[in-house]
Amino acid sequence: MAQPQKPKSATGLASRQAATGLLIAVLDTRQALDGLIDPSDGGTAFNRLGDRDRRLARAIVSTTLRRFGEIEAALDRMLDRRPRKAGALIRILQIAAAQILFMDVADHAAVSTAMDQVTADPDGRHFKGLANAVLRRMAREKDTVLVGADAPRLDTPDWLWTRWIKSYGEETTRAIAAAHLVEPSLDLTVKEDAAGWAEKLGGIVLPSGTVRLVPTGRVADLPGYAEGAWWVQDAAAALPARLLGDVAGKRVADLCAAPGGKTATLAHAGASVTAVDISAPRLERLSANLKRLGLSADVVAADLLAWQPSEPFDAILLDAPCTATGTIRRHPDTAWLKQSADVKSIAVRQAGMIDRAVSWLKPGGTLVYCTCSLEPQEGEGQAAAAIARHGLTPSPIAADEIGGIAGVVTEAGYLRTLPCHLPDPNPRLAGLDGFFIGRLIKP
Ligand SMILES: C[S@@+](CC[C@H](N)C(=O)[O-])C[C@H]1O[C@@H](n2cnc3c(N)ncnc32)[C@H](O)[C@@H]1O
Repeated sequence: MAQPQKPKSATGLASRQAATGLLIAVLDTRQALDGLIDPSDGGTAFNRLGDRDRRLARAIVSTTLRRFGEIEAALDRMLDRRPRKAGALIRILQIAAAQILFMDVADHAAVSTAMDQVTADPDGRHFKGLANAVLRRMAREKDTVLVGADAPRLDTPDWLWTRWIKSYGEETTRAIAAAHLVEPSLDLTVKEDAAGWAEKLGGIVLPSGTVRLVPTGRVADLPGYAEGAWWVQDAAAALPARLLGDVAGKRVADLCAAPGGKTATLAHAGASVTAVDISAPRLERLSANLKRLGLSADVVAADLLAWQPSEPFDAILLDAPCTATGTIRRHPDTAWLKQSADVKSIAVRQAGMIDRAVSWLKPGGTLVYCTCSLEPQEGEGQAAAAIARHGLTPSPIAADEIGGIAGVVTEAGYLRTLPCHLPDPNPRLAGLDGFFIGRLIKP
């Protein structure tokens, strides 16, 4: 007797549709992935998915962006030329190729959901035969199509590659780009008992005290989340706040504070914190985070370039907006969203923010300036220019202030962390976000 046909997995299709929509929004309308998947926007196809499908859609789109250059190279091998007026065809093929080449997803699920999408696309459907041939060949040749390909180079946009070669040399550029190919760890800043939490969560304790684990499932389901024992923060992002030293009882400003990882560190250390950020939705997340952690701060929604505090501060942490090229491991869309010209324009804003921050410090007060950018113009360059403009004195950072993490203190006494730092035999437990951190004293 003929077996009844299995119904098509509608949920499987929905997650691929959402992933394709997200890819289009990132690459064609230049929107950041984080904003697109923010749960506060309940109306999106992504947010209408169930938990499991949301995780799958997110994994697919992240993998597509992380491996975009290789996916394009593989598609180029299978398409003589790219059809025009084909709707979302190419984006659908990219989403399917990511699953076939790089994910633990059954090839037939990737191919059939892609074909369903192509069929439903009013322009793409004219290319059904082509799509089917390309995807079947991709599945057949998946073990050979990228043999010998230079993955770190292919998956890095030209402008970043060129700038990194100039700033860091070829060997380090390759190491940075190779680190971007690996999904990053989940890093937690714990209030206390790092070893105990590492054991409970199946993680390790880094030299700087951060607990690191390979992420599985929902963060909010992990032990310790509900009771506010820890917060999520890359190990490098956990460093700037502690470089202000003993802040207990001091009046400290956390400028550009949301979603509040550094505010939490300062408040937990006993500072009286004023947390300023321009983004009301991001400040809502900051307030929710502080509430869960049982910590408090004076939260101010304001543009730093217009705001004025009522009295000066003992210490200021300025985590300035930047190109965020140090966080490509966590946000692979950044590599394709930002461009060279962004560095220059954002550097002008950063300098304006530094000027205001310096004017709000008491004499002898400490400014820690940081950015999660790999661009020296947003880091070392800003520190040098601020010293020249304001007569600040650098306060060199010592390796033992950061648990002795190797290779991150520069000759000038700044911190320059890179995605290829902090190696580990398990690549899923290796790496740091790329940060510049400088500590400067007001005369
Ligand atoms: C790198 S993020 C801050 C991350 C945060 N310090 C943390 O540790 O969670 C940069 C922040 O700068 C804020 N921002 C950008 N322009 C600003 C401005 N003109 N005034 C105040 N905040 C601004 C953004 O809303 C964003 O939250």
